[in-house]
Amino acid sequence: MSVEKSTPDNGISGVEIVLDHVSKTYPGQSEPAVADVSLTIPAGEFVVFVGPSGSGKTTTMRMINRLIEPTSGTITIGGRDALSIDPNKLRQSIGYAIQQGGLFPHMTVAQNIAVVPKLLKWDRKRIADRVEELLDTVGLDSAEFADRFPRQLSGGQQQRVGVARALAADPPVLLMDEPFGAVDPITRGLLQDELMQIQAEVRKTIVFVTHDFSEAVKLGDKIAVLGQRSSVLQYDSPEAILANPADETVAGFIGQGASLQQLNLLKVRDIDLEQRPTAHENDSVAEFAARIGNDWGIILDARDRPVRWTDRKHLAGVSSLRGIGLPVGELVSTSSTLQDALEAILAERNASAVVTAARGRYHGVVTIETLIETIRSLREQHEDDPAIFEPDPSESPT
Ligand SMILES: Nc1ncnc2c1ncn2[C@@H]1O[C@H](COP(=O)(O)OP(=O)(O)OP(=O)(O)O)[C@@H](O)[C@H]1O
Repeated sequence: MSVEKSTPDNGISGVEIVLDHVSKTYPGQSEPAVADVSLTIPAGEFVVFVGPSGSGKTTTMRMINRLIEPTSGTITIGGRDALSIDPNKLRQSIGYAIQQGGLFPHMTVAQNIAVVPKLLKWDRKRIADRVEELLDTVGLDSAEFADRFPRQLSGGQQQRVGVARALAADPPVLLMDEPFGAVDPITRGLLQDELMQIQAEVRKTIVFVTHDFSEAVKLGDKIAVLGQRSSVLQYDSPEAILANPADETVAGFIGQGASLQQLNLLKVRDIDLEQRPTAHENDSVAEFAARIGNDWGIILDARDRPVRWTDRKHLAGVSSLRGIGLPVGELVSTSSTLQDALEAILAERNASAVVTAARGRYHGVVTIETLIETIRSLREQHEDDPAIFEPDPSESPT
């Protein structure tokens, strides 16, 4: 591989990217689209470029894999000058995912994922194993999806395949340009959760472009708020930007909903989960009813994934747990935000959302009571802290 990985013993497989006084003027244009950007993206971090349309986010990102050549300045990736690396080799070591997956329509899912491994001349067995592994990683059943064509997939499934393809050759760097921009909000939330779970395992260096600030808050270790010509208005953790926007422009961009964003900052894994009795579909009805008592229980499938909610009334007079109770609605994962959890809870009859861990396995339950308690303590924590979640009062007109 042309871009060296850092030593894997710290769990990080990504490499540092440094943009140093990078500018781009498109041919025939008098003004630069990107002017003098300097930014260091640390190895293994998830950095989100956020900014208004036309601010040059895509141009900046595409200079990293040289889909666009900078007019001036240098970009180093893993300590090597990107301009000194053959562009094709460079792109093989940088995964790239775009809106709607960017899949080749005439290739099957498996062939799409295999593009870079094939270029790297992996043998057939290794490619087949990798395709199967990646489909599992992004939550698609290989037997069902490997031989489908992109047009036979939903938008969300296409995005999943797009992520799998970007990860295929295990590159140290992933570039993602509004990869979830074209899917509905619920699917987008799930795809974001999955990407965060994947990143927790692979620790790539990810550069992710969006114009949705709450997506940036949810995903980013760091956010670069970009203004015109990609000027870096603020580059910091989501917490720091929400607490102290650098100027009026950033504050305006965070928007009216800033105080609600605090729910986007806490993850389900940060709060104590409750447990509910669980059983598999083949287990004894009587025994499960006894364990449930007056509460709710959760029925799991053979792979421990939650399928249905049930209470004692549902179990009266039935001989099997199969198909009993109500389907569990929207699931949340440990890396979901409390905002996602709240939305899922509001959609559930019993004011709770089921939390899953890796591979969709049951992990616990988050209830509305837990959430209300958490919000209350967050408020108390920040009561005496006027800078938090508000623009700097010294700059406000009153
Ligand atoms: N190939 C091109 N030739 C000329 N100008 C271009 C070209 N590509 C982009 N631009 C211009 O460069 C500027 C930055 O575009 P870019 O796509 O990088 O912005 P962006 O922040 O990603 O926008 P969006 O969020 O709308 O995708 C825009 O003014 C755009 O019109």
